Amino acid sequence: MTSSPPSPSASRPARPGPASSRTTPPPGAPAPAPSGEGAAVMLASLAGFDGCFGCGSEAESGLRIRHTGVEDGVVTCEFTVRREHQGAPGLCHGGVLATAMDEALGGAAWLLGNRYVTGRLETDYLAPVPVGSDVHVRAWCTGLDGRKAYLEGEARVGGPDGPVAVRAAGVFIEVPQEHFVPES
Ligand SMILES: CCCCCCCCCCCCCCCC(=O)SCCNC(=O)CCNC(=O)[C@H](O)C(C)(C)COP(=O)(O)OP(=O)(O)OC[C@H]1O[C@@H](n2cnc3c(N)ncnc32)[C@H](O)[C@@H]1OP(=O)(O)O
Repeated sequence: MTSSPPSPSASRPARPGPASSRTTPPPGAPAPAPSGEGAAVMLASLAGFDGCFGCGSEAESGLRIRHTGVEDGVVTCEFTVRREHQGAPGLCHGGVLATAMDEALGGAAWLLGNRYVTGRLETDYLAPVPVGSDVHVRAWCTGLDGRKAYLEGEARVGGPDGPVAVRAAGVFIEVPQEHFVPES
């Protein structure tokens, strides 16, 4: 794990994010980059668990989000909006999109190499997302302060360079393995 933030690049926009004062890290907080190393450690710890509502292959009613990689400190994932994800007719439900942002920000936190749960999640909805759309989500860490990891992300429609439909910012809290309940 590095202790300096990943440098801005085409895949990590250098724009003001969606964060409020409650999802902005304190000044000087380091922003380590989620890494392939962190991914390996965390994927090993999750081996055999496929029940996640966001990304689990065994979660029948879940979003089936596909994690697609980690590059330049940014984690990426995608999913396809199905009919059962509708809110208003023909359009993806905002809660479904919030779930996708939670999954992406959570993934970016876990790939720092520790276990995290969502403490706070803020979402800005910028454009409607039609049923049938492929939604591409990216997330990155903006700061680490003790057990708190600050994350931001965005969802684009139709491709990684499509229009931004959702922006999110959140605070995730590090927890021990004992926080979780064995599957029943
Ligand atoms: C190739 C790619 C592979 C990818 C590979 C993917 C890997 C895999 C991905 C998994 C992705 C999962 C993504 C879904 C993630 C969920 O959906 S998690 C489920 C939803 N969240 C929850 O259930 C959390 C419920 N809340 C709790 O359990 C407890 O309140 C918490 C959050 C553990 C905190 O309780 P606590 O441990 O007693 O801690 P506490 O002392 O109260 O607070 C610790 C610090 O956090 C702060 N804090 C606590 N709550 C909050 C809050 N709500 N807001 C802000 N700060 C807070 C406190 O102020 C305190 O700060 P400091 O005083 O240290 O400065």
